[in-house]
Amino acid sequence: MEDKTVLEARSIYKSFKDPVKIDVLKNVSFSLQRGDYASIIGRSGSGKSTLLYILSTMDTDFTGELLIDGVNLSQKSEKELAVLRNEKIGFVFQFHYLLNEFSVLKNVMLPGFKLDKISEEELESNAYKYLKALGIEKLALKKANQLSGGEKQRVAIARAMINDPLIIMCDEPTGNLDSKNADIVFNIFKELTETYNKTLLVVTHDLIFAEKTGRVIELDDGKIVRV
Ligand SMILES: Nc1ncnc2c1ncn2[C@@H]1O[C@H](COP(=O)(O)OP(=O)(O)OP(=O)(O)O)[C@@H](O)[C@H]1O
Repeated sequence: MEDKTVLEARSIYKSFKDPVKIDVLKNVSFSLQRGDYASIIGRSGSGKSTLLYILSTMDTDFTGELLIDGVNLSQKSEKELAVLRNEKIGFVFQFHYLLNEFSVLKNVMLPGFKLDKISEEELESNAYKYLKALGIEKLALKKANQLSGGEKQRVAIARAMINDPLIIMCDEPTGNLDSKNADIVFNIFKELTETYNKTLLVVTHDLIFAEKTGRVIELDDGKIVRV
């Protein structure tokens, strides 16, 4: 398979100035290839969330360079970044942020409306494709607030897939899950890298989970100590 760099961080530094200046990220450089399954680990306060926020293009206040799919984001406007984010990156957050009053199907389809690239019928059929791949197509017409935590997590993963992103970023995928559901999520991500050639980047406290991913990026006090 073609070895293609989909994300590259070059010498990223980040400081917060309030109330006193602290240097949170120091010279962080690494790259991810297509199909990589990578996790970011590190002690509390080591800078994991700060880094994920930068890599997801949501925080642009840093020094260094970030390239997504070969495009350097340094000079991009907020509007250009928003388009790139929708096209290239899928997000799975710890608290899912599903819309409770909407059906599972609608929740999964929602990010697709933003891109406006395909018809609603096609979007719906893609949503069913991912719900099926995740083993939850039977839940399609249920409301999001009728689901268990593990089911919600899978809906959030299907939603992250809907725009066929290159990279899926995930904050604490197993934070609220028991070990059985954590295993299911681990295997789903593995399947996404292997079958769909997606790149998975996961921030986690769960060292057992992390050690099973193909690559571990360890932060200590804002510096990479292991890739
Ligand atoms: N908005 C902010 N203003 C000032 N300091 C901040 C801000 N956000 C984070 N920090 C500080 O930056 C450091 C890194 O925080 P970050 O949330 O990235 O760590 P983390 O590794 O994700 O921690 P955890 O595992 O506890 O979630 C911490 O010392 C934190 O207090």
